[in-house]
Amino acid sequence: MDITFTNAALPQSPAPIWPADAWEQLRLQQILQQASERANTIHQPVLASFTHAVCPCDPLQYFQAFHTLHLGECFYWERPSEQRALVGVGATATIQTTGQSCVQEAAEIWRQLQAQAILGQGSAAIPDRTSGPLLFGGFTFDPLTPTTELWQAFPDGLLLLPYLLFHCDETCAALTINLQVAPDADIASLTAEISAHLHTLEQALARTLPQETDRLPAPSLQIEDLLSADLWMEQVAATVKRIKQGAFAKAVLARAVRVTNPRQDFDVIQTLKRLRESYPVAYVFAIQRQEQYFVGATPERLVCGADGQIQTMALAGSAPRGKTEEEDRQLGEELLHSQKNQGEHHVVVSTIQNALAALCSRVWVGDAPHLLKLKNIQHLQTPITGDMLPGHSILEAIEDLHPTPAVGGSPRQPALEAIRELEQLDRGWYAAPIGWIGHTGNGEFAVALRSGLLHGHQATLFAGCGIVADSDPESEYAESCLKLQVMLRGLSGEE
Ligand SMILES: C=C(O[C@H]1C=CC=C(C(=O)O)[C@@H]1O)C(=O)O
Repeated sequence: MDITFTNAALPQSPAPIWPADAWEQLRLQQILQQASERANTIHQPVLASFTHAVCPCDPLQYFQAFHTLHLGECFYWERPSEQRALVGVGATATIQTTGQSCVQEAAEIWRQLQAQAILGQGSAAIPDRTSGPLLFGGFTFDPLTPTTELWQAFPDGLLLLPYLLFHCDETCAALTINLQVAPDADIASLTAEISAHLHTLEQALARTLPQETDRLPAPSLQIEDLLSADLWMEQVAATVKRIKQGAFAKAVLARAVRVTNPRQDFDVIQTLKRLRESYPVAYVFAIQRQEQYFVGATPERLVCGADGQIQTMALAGSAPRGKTEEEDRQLGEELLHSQKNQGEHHVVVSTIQNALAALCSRVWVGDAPHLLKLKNIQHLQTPITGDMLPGHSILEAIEDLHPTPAVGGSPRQPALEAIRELEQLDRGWYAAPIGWIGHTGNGEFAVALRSGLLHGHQATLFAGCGIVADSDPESEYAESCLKLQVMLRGLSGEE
């Protein structure tokens, strides 16, 4: 199948990557020069960031090309339905934090990093929301759960300022170059180095054309439960019992499967391609750490902040898709009227509403949940927006919102304690915030659901279900299997 991303009217040819315009090249040198002068004054490196327009192009081509540059690890983020994407390589700065205040600490380091930065841009149109220095990364689900071998490479908090960032929206595309310029830096050799990297990138992009489509028959994957189905269902029953005893109202229990491809290593690019074709309304992402990739296609937005407005959602309550239109409509109606699912959903709405009250002057909540229909599953969804109070950023919103009861529980603390005790799982970055924040404070984070950690020919995939007083262990197990299908199909290509 062909790639669906990009406006068909836009050219698909490789872009001139080094600023084509001589004025823009001069402007870049000027930015580096200014950064060097400031570095001399304050006796420490200064961040220089320059954004210039490039030809729109499939972001996956950039992801593929970035891998060949040997400039460091890569990441990928795309919202196919909005034709927005971010693809980065290398780390000009790495913000790594640990423990319960990992989000707060990251926000403070980001503030310091930007304080002295010199920013510039070319004259042609660039995607305005994502221009300038921008961090991409994520956080762990629960800093109080000990990290196992599996998630060693993923710290509690990790935000990366890439060396090169390709970003695009529905109208244009750009490349941002981020550099730390040292005192007395040699600007001529810095410029020559950037030019050489961009020249190599241009050649690599040309080689990625045309996009190859994987036509191999789907491999039959070996799938093994980390905790047996029976044991997991026993944990669900134990959670229901505690809920009935009044310990908490809801807790989300997750499970994991280990998947092996007996034939070859998993192909991250093909996986992303399949995920974005099957889940165009999802956030499709991948972040590399050494040989591992955390990959997913999540339908859940945690928070989007743009110009003082904050947007989030409650997403909880699930049903399968029907095999016929009629069956699908009926399953949707049942979901909309199911007391169990409405209860599970309502807890999420009210918790988010309360969390936003401290950050926003006004909060709006959709009147009633509507159906979000995905390829093989449908959910109850309620949009929530607010006017953020001055001086707040989306990183603070993340701190307050995560984990919502769509992935944690309610009340939060007793539910998290039960999860730690019963689940017997290191969730790592699964069900945790992943996304980006720009230098103006705008940004977007999703909840990393429908995801897995890929390492060579092995992958560990995760899925969870909201447990309430009337949850049935077998139905919850079946629901978790539907959720796992997203990554299983993404990995195998099987329909
Ligand atoms: C925890 C997951 O889904 C959440 C989001 C939507 C619906 C959910 C549910 O109905 O249980 C979960 O709260 C997951 O996909 O692993």
